[in-house]
Amino acid sequence: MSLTTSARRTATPARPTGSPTPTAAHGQRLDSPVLVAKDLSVTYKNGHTALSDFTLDVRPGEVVALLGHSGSGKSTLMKAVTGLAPATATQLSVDGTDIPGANAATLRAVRASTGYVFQHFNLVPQLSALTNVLTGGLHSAGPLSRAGLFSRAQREQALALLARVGLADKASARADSLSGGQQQRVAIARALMQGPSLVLADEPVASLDPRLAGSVLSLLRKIAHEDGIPVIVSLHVVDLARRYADRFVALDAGRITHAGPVASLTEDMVADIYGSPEDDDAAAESQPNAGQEATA
Ligand SMILES: Nc1ncnc2c1ncn2[C@@H]1O[C@H](COP(=O)(O)OP(=O)(O)OP(=O)(O)O)[C@@H](O)[C@H]1O
Repeated sequence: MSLTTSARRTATPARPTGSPTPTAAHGQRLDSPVLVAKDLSVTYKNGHTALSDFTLDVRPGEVVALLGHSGSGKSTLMKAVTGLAPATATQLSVDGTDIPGANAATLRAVRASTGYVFQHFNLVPQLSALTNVLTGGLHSAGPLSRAGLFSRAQREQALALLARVGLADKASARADSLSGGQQQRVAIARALMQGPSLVLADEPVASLDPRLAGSVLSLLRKIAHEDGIPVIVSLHVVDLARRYADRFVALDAGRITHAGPVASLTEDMVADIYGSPEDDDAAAESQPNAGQEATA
């Protein structure tokens, strides 16, 4: 199975729970999962188990929000998916490619077909928005492109992506001259330039004010729903998960504690996931260093 095209080939907008599964003329399910994680565990070299028995399928068109305290294992999941954390699993596959035991070339291909969006954007500050987007296509580029001479087709694609994220007029602006929200949009365009089968967004709005956070998450949701590229996004703000995700998975100490459609996320669950304000007060009183990450 192609690593770069299958998600768009099978693109279907997120369906309401319970609606029938579409099938292609030849009988293949159109919404077979892009990510399959079954009994996934990650134990780091120091012996710390950051993820335990994690099971999740993510299908084309879905936005899945990861919730949980700092240190609950959200980033570890994203690393495991691309072979960057030591994983064991009954099954862990991306777009049909098994991750555990994959050789270096296979992992490179999986990473090249996975779009990343980070909290701090990770753009090259002195390069233009356009060049930053073009770097997203470097893995599939020929030798000329790697030397910095991008083809006309690549430039047109990158410009079209900048237009899609609302930044057509900023193509030649230096990345470090853009606002945080604009930089995150460039980062999303760069991820799309990869032709991803999956987008992993690790706290993509943690550095943005609420209005910009909404516009970035709305863009990610559009990409999932319109292009069928599934998005896994870690968030610390439950209301944003409710507004922009289809499903949520809550982690505590590497284990799933709650999961389901965002409409099923109750206040009791939120209190269970993050604790109530009273819990915070009690913790602050009993632990002078409360708020620092537990070393487990
Ligand atoms: N390379 C590593 N070696 C050992 N332990 C690690 C490593 N990376 C992460 N951990 C530990 O694994 C646990 C989960 O970390 P992870 O970064 O996945 O949490 P997180 O939910 O993404 O947190 P945050 O919301 O702060 O980003 C933490 O206790 C962390 O200290």
